[in-house]
Amino acid sequence: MDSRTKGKTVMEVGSDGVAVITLINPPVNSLSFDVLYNLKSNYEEALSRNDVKAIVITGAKGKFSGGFDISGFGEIQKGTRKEPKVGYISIDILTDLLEAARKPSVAAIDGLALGGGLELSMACHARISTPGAQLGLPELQLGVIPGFGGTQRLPRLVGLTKALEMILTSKPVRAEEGHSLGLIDAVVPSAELLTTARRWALDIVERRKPWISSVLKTDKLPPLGEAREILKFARGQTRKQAPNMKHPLMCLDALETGIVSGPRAGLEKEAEVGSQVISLDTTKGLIHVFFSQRGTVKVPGVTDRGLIPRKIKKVAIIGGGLMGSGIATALILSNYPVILKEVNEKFLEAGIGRVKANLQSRVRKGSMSKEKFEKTMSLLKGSLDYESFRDVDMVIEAVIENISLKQQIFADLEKYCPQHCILASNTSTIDLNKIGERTKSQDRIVGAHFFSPAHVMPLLEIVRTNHTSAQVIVDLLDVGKKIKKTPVVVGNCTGFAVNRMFFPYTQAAMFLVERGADPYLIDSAVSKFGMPMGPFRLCDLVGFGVAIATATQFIENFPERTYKSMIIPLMQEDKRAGEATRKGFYLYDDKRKAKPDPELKKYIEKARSMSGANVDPKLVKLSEKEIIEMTFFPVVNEACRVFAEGIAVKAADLDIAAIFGMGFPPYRGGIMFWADSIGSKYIYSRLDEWSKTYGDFFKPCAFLAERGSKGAPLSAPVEQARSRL
Ligand SMILES: CCCCCCCCCCC/C=C/C(=O)SCCNC(=O)CCNC(=O)[C@H](O)C(C)(C)COP(=O)(O)OP(=O)(O)OC[C@H]1O[C@@H](n2cnc3c(N)ncnc32)[C@H](O)[C@@H]1OP(=O)(O)O
Repeated sequence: MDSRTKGKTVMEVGSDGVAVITLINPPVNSLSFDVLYNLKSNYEEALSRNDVKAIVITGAKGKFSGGFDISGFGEIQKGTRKEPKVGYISIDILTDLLEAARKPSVAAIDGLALGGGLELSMACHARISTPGAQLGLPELQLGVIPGFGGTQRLPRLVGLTKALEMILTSKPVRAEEGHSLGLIDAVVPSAELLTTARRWALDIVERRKPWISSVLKTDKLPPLGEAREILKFARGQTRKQAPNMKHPLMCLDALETGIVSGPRAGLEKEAEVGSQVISLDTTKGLIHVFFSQRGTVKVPGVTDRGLIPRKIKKVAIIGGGLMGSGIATALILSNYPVILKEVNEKFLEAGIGRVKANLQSRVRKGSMSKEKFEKTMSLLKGSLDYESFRDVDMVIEAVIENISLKQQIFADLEKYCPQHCILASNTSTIDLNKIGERTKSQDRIVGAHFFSPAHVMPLLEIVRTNHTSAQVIVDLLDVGKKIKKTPVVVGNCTGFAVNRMFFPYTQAAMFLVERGADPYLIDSAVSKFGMPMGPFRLCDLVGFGVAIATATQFIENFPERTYKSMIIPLMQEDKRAGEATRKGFYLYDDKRKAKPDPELKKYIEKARSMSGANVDPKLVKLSEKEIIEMTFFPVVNEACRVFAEGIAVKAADLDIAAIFGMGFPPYRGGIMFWADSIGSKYIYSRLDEWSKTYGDFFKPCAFLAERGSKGAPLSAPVEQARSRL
């Protein structure tokens, strides 16, 4: 392939009169501009040649297409690529050239047909697929819409309700389901794919198979009145579930236009809104997240050294509490044999019981069969000593946050585990150098920080010290991939990346409340901003025991910028420890539904008098925008410190850590991306002003001050950062 072009298509014309056009753009045959323009010229040639009767489109190396080349959106957003005429791809090429052609086309789908890939196949006159192929329109997840005709053709092929489900959830279906839905005409083994597709294409020419233009089909569409009701319901749901995003509603507009005014009007509307959504801020954020998420596994100096991950055949976990049992669940779900160690029979039984309950909940929900449950549970063995650790390849310690206990465990592990065994700790805050102080195995000590519940939450913070070997990081990245986690590799310090960013967020909330802001209004503003819940509801969920233990670490290590509020310790003294005790910042009923508690005032007033804070009339009347700024700009400030210190090597890693570890809304692109969308100058000036009024908690760090004074982007690489990695 020419190195200046991004992908191509090749066409071969067989003696049977079928032209096979192959999409070639590794690794997923995405539809770059080069691929699309090549496809067009191949098509024009095929249509003009007398020796071509029909056309088959397929993808190279077992993948049809992963859709439009997502980096193309970035080029359009940055202005480095001019967008073609509105509707050029979907109307001019796919509809008027391909679908309306005098020669039929058949899509031969192997592996996957996603987004623009599936849309291209739907413009063909039939689709043949291999078993298990993934078929979907995941565009909304990227902030764009199925703009290559998908809003028009999918409802006509599978019906309006199923099309809405597939488009709004972005979830793909397998080929077998696609077949029963009418999206796929035949499912055949891989070896028969091309021959079947060629024959099918010729059968269409000979009228032995129907010549169907999906865009003209009407048999699967409901009557107009019913369609309008279905769309009205979908709009209501969308507004509720994605209140801060416009593109799903714009997508529904395109769907509705097609149903009400016909497919041509629908395609035109789709082209119009498709081109508009590209410049939405939410789209920019989501596309940034797509590439940043895939970028976390690219660690300079580690993953560029040609190291091959070693095979991890068996894992041991120490501690069967909430974290340990969650980690064990995640591992056995991905077929890793696991030994769970506890200190006595009672704790061991409880730990195994937790793993069982995690899996049983899947059986109850129907996502796991009873046989699979038994098979998965059989991978878990309990142990009360270290004898069975002699052949494990990795240990993950997940006991309580007690330094001397962890030091003892690591010293024991060194004695019992084989020399190559990775020694990981699930600590969320403690310095790993301290944990490994009593060993000579520093090069294989690493942090594997999971988030609770570990079998559900997607983030894995991989913490490396100055001594951790690159091989160990590569191994853990591989385990992370196998257990379907998004890993972020960070440096060693108190709180690592996620908890360091988290801490100022809850602290800022306590600070505001002590000065008169309403905690329930803060929670409401933060939820509207897009966080899954506000800081007070979150403290209740995590529990005050954990909140106090974490705060203690931060007060010890970063005293100059820790705000010491007594609200939580005062409530804890009164045996209100959050949701688990049914009382915290909120009161909880039997169904764990939270409602505000008028008694909370009492604790706030007492904490206020202890800290000597006064009610500040300005802070009592904060607008929602001010609440967001005062709670999240301190987070940006800490993220800047983490970045400047080299704890994170890329700003984009902090974006992913914030999204998957804190629940920061993905459509805002992550903490640093969001900060840059506001501007470093403004953030710096606000923090600087608050620090003068309210103290050092808000004081901008040197990195933010430097970039803010110039208005420079916070996410630009740190030259010669004082790397601690
Ligand atoms: C002409 C346009 C201008 C006019 C505007 C018109 C209006 C807009 C109309 C748009 C209509 C069509 C839109 C689309 O098709 S958007 C794309 C839809 N597709 C997807 O969302 C799929 C995304 N990809 C995935 O889900 C997975 O990558 C996949 C399941 C395909 C494979 O997963 P796997 O785990 O095996 O691998 P990775 O995810 O790590 O990916 C491997 C590498 O491939 C890169 N990749 C994947 N998909 C794309 C893509 N569509 N475009 C570009 N690059 C893609 C991914 O980044 C990885 O790269 P690296 O190895 O470098 O990290």
